[in-house]
Formats: sequence, C-alpha cells, structure tokens
Amino acid sequence: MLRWLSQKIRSGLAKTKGVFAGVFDLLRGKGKVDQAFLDELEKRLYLADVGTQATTQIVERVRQAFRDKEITGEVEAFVQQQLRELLGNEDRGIRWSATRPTVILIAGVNGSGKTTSIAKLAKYLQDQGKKVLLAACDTFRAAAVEQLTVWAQRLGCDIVKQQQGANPAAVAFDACERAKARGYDVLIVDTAGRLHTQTHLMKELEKIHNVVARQIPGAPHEVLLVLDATTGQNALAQAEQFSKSVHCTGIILTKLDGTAKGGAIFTIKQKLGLPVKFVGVGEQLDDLEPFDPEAFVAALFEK
Ligand SMILES: Nc1nc2c(ncn2[C@@H]2O[C@H](COP(=O)(O)OP(=O)(O)OP(=O)(O)O)[C@@H](O)[C@H]2O)c(=O)[nH]1
Repeated sequence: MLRWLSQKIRSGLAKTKGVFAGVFDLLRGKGKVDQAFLDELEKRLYLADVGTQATTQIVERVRQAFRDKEITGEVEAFVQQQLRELLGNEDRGIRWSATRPTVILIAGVNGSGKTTSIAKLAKYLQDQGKKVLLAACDTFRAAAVEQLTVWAQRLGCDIVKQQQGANPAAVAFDACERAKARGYDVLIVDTAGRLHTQTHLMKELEKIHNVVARQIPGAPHEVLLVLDATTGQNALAQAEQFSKSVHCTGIILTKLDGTAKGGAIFTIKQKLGLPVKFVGVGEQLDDLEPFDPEAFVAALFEK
C-alpha cells in the first residue's frame, strides 16, 4: 500500500526522480534479463548515486532471481524491494526518555544545514505540543549563536547561550540545569561543525556529550548527524569518519530538494548502520519531514 507522502517531499524529490527515471524506464522495457540488461541496470543505478556496493548487490540479486527470464513487473517490484531493504526497517521515531527532558545532540560539518535543521526540528516538536529548549553550544563560529537566536525568536522558543568563544561544555551544563528545573520536554543541543581532522572540536563534542550524560540520566537520547544530500556519496565518506569519533543514533539528510543525488540515501544505512530519521526538503521551518522508506521508494518510482 502506498503510504502518504507530503507534496513537499514529492516536489522536493523531482531532481532525484529525474535520474531514477533511467532505472524504471529500463525496468518497464521489453526483452530479457540478459547480460546487456544487467550491465545497463548497473550503470543506471550507479548514475542515480545509489553507490557501488549497493548497486552491485542489487544487480547480483536480480541476476540470481531473473537470469534469462522475461522483463516483467516482477523485476521492478523486486528492485523496489531491494531498495527498501537497503533503507532498513527499524523504528525511526525519536527515542523519548521516560523522564523529562529528552536530550537531542545535533552534530555535523559546517554548511550541512545543521542550524536550519535544529530550527525545523524544534518547530516539528513544538507542533506536537512539546516544550523545547535550545542550547547554543556552537560557540566556535561567530555567527552560529546569533543565527540560532534568530530562529529561537521566530519559534518563540527559549535558548541558553553565552558569548562567542565561551566554553561549550559550560553552556551545555547551564542548558541541562534549566531544562530540568523548568520542565522542558526536549533539549536540543547545537554543536560546532567539525571535521574529523579538527581534533580539538571532536574533543569538545565529547565534553558536551559527557556533561549532558552526567547531568541527565540516559542523555543524550539521540545524537543526530546532519548530512547534506547535495554532496551525494561524499557526504557518506565524511559521515563515516565522523561516526568513528562520535556515537550517532540517526541522520538528518538535508537539501534533498536541491539535488539529483538523493539516491545516496540508499547507502547510508549500509555504510554507516544508521537510519535516516528526518529529511530536509527546503529552507523554511516546515520543510522537515520524518523519513518513510516505503513512501520514499514508491514516490521515486511514480510516473
Ligand atoms: N534547499 C534547502 N536548503 C537548506 C536545507 N537545509 C538547510 N538549507 C540551507 O543551507 C544553508 C546552510 O544551512 P545552515 O543551517 O546555516 O548550515 P550549518 O550547517 O549550520 O552551517 P554553518 O551555519 O555554516 O555552520 C542555508 O542557506 C540553509 O537555508 C534544505 O533542506 N533544503
């Protein structure tokens, strides 16, 4: 059954659908599942940014299941099933803490859409009636605190912050205290964008992590890594490095609307072992959606 998929994601997926058209045109063609067909399938999946490993796996399974048989709707259904499997079927909801507050740490490199995603996530949770507190722990970059403050004002959401250059672990400490004392449901913690080469920033993230864990039992309940879909397979390489240093629980994949490389989503689970929990499909506050693999694959294959 085709599940509901918002119009935003549908239109956001236009570019990625454009390249996937190559895949489904082939699967809806005539002829046999012969070597030429398999080679072509491999090429088209690869061009759709599905990634080498996942592409090879799908083509091999199609070969085993349909070798020399006629191309029918069954082959397409099989490929769709393979793509769904690559996305995994675990629960993608936020892991709520039994007691308030639930703490969500947000990590990711600069420019990935981290700050915007925090604002969107806050809005999404506010819309569910949650009382949200933001912690501006990206004290490393001049504009970061400012940017988050502007979003907080627009959202009517409280924020804990200090001057640029302040100790981010101290901001995290204050934020935890405030969240506990005033009964916030969720504390969303922004952290400085960092690359694996920036060791001091990695250490800083660890410190924030430790402070939060000490202040609130079981925290952080989520560590979401923000990845920019427009960088395709490169986002994966970056994330692989990243998740070696920090234990992440899920991915927010941003800018899906601006790219034809959305196929990269199929390798995230396989390479990182992490579920995509949310996707960003625009620059506005409402442009964040919980990720639904079934609906996603169905939408990709819609004419
Ligand atoms: N089209 C589109 N643009 C997005 C999306 N998410 C974020 N952006 C844009 O991407 C740019 C970078 O977003 P930020 O949220 O500032 O990114 P950041 O990771 O915090 O980066 P720094 O501010 O450089 O640390 C902004 O222009 C955002 O409006 C999305 O889902 N779709």
